[in-house]
Amino acid sequence: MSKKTRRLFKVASEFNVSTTSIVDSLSDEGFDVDNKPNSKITPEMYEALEEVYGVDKAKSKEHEKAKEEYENRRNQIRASRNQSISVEDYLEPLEDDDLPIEPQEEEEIEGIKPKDEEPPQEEETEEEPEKVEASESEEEDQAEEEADEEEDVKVDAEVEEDDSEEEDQVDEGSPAPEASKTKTEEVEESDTEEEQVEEVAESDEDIEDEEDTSEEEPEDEDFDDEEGDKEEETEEDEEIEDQDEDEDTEDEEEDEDDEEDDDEEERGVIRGHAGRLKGTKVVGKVKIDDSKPKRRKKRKRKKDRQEDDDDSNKKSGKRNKKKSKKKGKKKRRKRGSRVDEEDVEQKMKETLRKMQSSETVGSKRQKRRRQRKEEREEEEQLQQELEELEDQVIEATEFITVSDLAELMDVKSNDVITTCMDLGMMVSINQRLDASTIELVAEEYGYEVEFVDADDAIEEIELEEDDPEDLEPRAPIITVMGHVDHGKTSLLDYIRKSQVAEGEAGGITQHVGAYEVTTDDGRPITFLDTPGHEAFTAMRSRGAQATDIVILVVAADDAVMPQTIEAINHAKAAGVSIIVAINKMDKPGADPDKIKQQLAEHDVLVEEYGGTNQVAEVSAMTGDGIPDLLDKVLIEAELMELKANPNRNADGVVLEARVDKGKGIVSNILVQNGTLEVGDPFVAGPCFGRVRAMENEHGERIESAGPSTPLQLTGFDDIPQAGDKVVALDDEKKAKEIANQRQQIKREQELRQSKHMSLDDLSRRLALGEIEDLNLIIKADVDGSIEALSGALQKLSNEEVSVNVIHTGAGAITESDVLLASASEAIIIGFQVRPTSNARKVAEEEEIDIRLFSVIYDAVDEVKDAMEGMLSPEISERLYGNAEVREIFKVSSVGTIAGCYVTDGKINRNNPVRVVRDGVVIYDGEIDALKRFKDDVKEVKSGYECGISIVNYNDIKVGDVIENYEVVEERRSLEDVKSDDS
Ligand SMILES: Nc1nc2c(ncn2[C@@H]2O[C@H](COP(=O)(O)OP(=O)(O)OP(=O)(O)O)[C@@H](O)[C@H]2O)c(=O)[nH]1
Repeated sequence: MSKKTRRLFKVASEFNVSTTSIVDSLSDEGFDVDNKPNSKITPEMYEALEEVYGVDKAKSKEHEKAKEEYENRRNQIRASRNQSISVEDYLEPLEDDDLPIEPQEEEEIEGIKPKDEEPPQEEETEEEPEKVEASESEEEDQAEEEADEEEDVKVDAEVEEDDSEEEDQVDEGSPAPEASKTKTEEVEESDTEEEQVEEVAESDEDIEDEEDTSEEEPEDEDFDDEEGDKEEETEEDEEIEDQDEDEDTEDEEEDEDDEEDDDEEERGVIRGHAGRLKGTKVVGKVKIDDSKPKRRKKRKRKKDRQEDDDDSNKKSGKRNKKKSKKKGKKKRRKRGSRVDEEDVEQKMKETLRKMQSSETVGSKRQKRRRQRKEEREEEEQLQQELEELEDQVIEATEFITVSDLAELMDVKSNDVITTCMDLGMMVSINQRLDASTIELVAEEYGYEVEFVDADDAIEEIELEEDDPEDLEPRAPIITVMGHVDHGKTSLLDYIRKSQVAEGEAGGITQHVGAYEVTTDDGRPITFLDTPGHEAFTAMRSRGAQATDIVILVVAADDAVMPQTIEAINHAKAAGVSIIVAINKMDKPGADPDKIKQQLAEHDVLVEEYGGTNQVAEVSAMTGDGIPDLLDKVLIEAELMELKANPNRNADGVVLEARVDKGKGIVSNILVQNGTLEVGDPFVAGPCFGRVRAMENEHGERIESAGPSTPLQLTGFDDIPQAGDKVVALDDEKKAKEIANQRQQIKREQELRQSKHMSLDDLSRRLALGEIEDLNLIIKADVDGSIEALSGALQKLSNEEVSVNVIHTGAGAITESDVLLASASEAIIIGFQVRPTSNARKVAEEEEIDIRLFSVIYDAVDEVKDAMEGMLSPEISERLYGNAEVREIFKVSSVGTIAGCYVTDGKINRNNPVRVVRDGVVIYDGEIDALKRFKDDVKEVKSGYECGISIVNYNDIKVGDVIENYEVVEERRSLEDVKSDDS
């Protein structure tokens, strides 16, 4: 027995002292034990304790003996079953044996009215050790109990065991038996209506049954009863064993639960241990009042409830986490007939609610009304939340002014200015903000920003839908596309020559970007005369769609080629119909079927293949099949029901623009809808204009131009770009205003937009949703750095943007690195390397962002910040100047002096320097002396010679570059600003 490891609480009960005393005593004896009920007490510790608490143990033994006696007597009484069981009958004499609590428990278990007199204080204090003892006896005297012939002993054993189990959870040293009692009482109260712990109910029933039997049944039924009890006995036997097992297996769980128990100790919560108390005592408990306000709180709207929850969560912090963990464990415990506090609380609330509702008797209707009101409120709340959510998105164009943004968010401009200041930006009311800043500021006000194109925003206002009745058929607009040398130009030429009426003065005399032809039966077709996909895609990239039908030219003696496929894809992307012209049919090797088949592979299905694409076999050389082709174009146009309203303000698209010496800015435009008239004010992209003169392709002046008419227009204030939408307006002032707005945005964009990707521009582009990939080229001094850097950088990939390292290499950043960056929209990251002078030049021309770092973390941080839309880093390096080493002087007392020539910037004595050899940084240090001739100087400008010596570094060689840099404080990052504020 002494070899056994025991639990602290059991040992405490054995020695009849508190766990704290045990722990203290053990500590005095040199044992370190946590004051947790389930802490393990080793045999050595136990021995030490025996020394200290020998006397108490003896006393405890006495208790045990007395308890045994008590149990025997009680069992005897039960066994007799002749008389009704009155606890008082056998309770009285036992009081002398210091065993008051058991009878009290039993009394309450049986539901008998509570004792009037309070048990003497003395007895209260004895209660705990007594019950803990029970658990001890249960464990140690198990065999004895089992051997007991009196069947009812088992019943009692079970009761005792239950007690002891509850005791498991109680700290012996707990100073508040009353409090714990209260808790249990609450438990009981809440459980009156439902299950609570099944076993409790069972044992209650047992006892009640017994009572009933004894009351109702005559004495001669004894035998039957005994039999029944025997059955019970076996059942209960099993139960006892089960529970023992449970307890053992639960030991581990209990270990885990130690933490919870401690937690509860901290909070002063003591789990009920006073047995299954029941009845009237509880109802009047003050606790009920305590929980009333809680209920009311629960009635609050959902949101408030959540807030409350959140609040309480915040308040209880860690503890709550533990608590939630506990839930699961508690449930497991319930199997061992344990009271689950969560359930208890739940039940308690339910009971209270019922009590409350019964208090407001006859108020069912009221209740329903209240319920409905609640529902209504909840619905309204939901609706409101939804509306709020919708309101939270603002539509804005990039580069709107501070005041515009303020207006959009319905706040004062000054507030936006203050917010910007808080974010580390000084702005004025009319300052335009870029996408990332707009997002940042809007976020501060809880808004999400959806960026809309500046043109879109305006055009939406301008172009109203036409009434279908006003629409009239218009000429189809055709673009000819196809692979190189398949005959696009030849086809266009042939059509132009053959179809332009001979009689028309001089035929086509000037290039207007498109021309109108008329078929033999007099129907017009407009051809855009810039063949190839370039013009087409340029237009498309500007959002303009000038083409209705694409004539896809494929040479019959060739095959479907890459550009053919590209043309197909473009046409499809634009949603434009494709008519196939199989050209060069006059050639001997012409194989139209092969072409059709190949086209089918690319989803251009001609009618023979069950598709809808029309096909014409033609020869641009002989003209064969061309009328058929035009016919098919017209059929297609009819199918497309191409219509326009000539009786409205015109809109169209700029095909080309140039500056003409005599006429000024001239632009070829295609009217797509409405009629353009001389004198009309218009907007074309960011340009404003008034139609001064219009000419058709024959060089004739025209006063007006209807839908599908190509023309040359003069009257622009600036050169528009191909693809710009031309919109005529009634109001010149308005036209000017719109153009002005667009110009400002354009200027802003030009100013801020680097030609290629840059880190500074990254967040802006991200905000606009323009990019998904951040391509990086990494150059470093050694391979190790490359690996470390590319690994760290690639890890920065997130849902919005993926970081791709497209090229790495050791050594200086070269021109080819820059060209690669230019071609692939990449940023160059240099770690301890420098660009060659050529690379630097190309990078400047191409506006390639080269970032140089000396610390890997800096590189990672900077890219990360850029991705997260942070402002520039707080501190950064700035190149101050470079000096080339041209001569070396060894001076015995000084060391190596580098005779240098300052190639760019300045060399300042106080700035740090780096020695760069072949584009790789080989040393980072400080200037020891900077001299012009024999004099010490502070600074040497570009174009001058000087002598530089570096602190502790003599390995300078001719050809090295001494890089002078300064550390500057830049704008601070948002994070810094925030953390400073808080
Ligand atoms: N035999 C024959 N030769 C043709 C025919 N169509 C075009 N060619 C010839 O093919 C060559 C290319 O014709 P282009 O019209 O320049 O072809 P393209 O597709 O416009 O070529 P790019 O402008 O370079 O894209 C020229 O030498 C034409 O004479 C045709 O129907 N039959």
